Amino acid sequence: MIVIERILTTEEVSLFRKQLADAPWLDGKQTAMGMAASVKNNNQADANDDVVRQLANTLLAKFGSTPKVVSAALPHKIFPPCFNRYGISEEYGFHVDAAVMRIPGTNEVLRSDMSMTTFLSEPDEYDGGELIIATEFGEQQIKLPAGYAVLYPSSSLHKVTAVTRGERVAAITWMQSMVADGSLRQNLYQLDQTIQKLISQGNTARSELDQLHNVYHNLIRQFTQL
Ligand SMILES: O=C(O)CCC(=O)C(=O)O
Ligand SMILES: [Fe+2]
Repeated sequence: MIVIERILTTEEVSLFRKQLADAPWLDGKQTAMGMAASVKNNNQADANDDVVRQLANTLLAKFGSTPKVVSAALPHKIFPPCFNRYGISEEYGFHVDAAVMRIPGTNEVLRSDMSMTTFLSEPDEYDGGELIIATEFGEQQIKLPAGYAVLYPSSSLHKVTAVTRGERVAAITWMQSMVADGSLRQNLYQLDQTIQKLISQGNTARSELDQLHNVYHNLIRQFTQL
């Protein structure tokens, strides 16, 4: 589970919220598959609307230009983000995300390795609406500032608790990683983050850094599935 401190600035969040407020919204059940539909009780911005599509594309571009997202997910394919909204007493019960999804408007399929929620409401705008992820260390509760995101394994059971005040708006997407194995992906992430930290600390052991960098890229070469 990885928190991305900032994907969107406060100004960008306001713009997204303004445009989403005027967008057409549909019943979220329409986009849930199988068992997930029976526990899904929220609204989803109409993905066929031009403005919504444009917002999704803007956010998609942000993912690709956020180093922490790239490092943590090593994305090969990214599902165009969907925008969801939970009003009072709306929730999304425990579910797993579908393992394979068709990318809308294409014949391409995507295997969901990582799921990602980008928060578009500030925590003080609503009560409830926590994202709960079941992990081997127990349930993790997540509620982040607007513009922040969390990446979590698509294989984990998760839910969004009922909103009891205000409304919770978020963007959600799924990524197929170049590295299917989650623990390998996690090790690669740790290696990359450590290299980046050494560089940012002004470490001058240039040839050792080059070696580490080389190892990192060779591991990617060895384990990448495209
Ligand atoms: O709104 C969220 O944070 C998560 C939504 C979700 O789990 C889903 O759409 O599959
Ligand atoms: Fe989900």
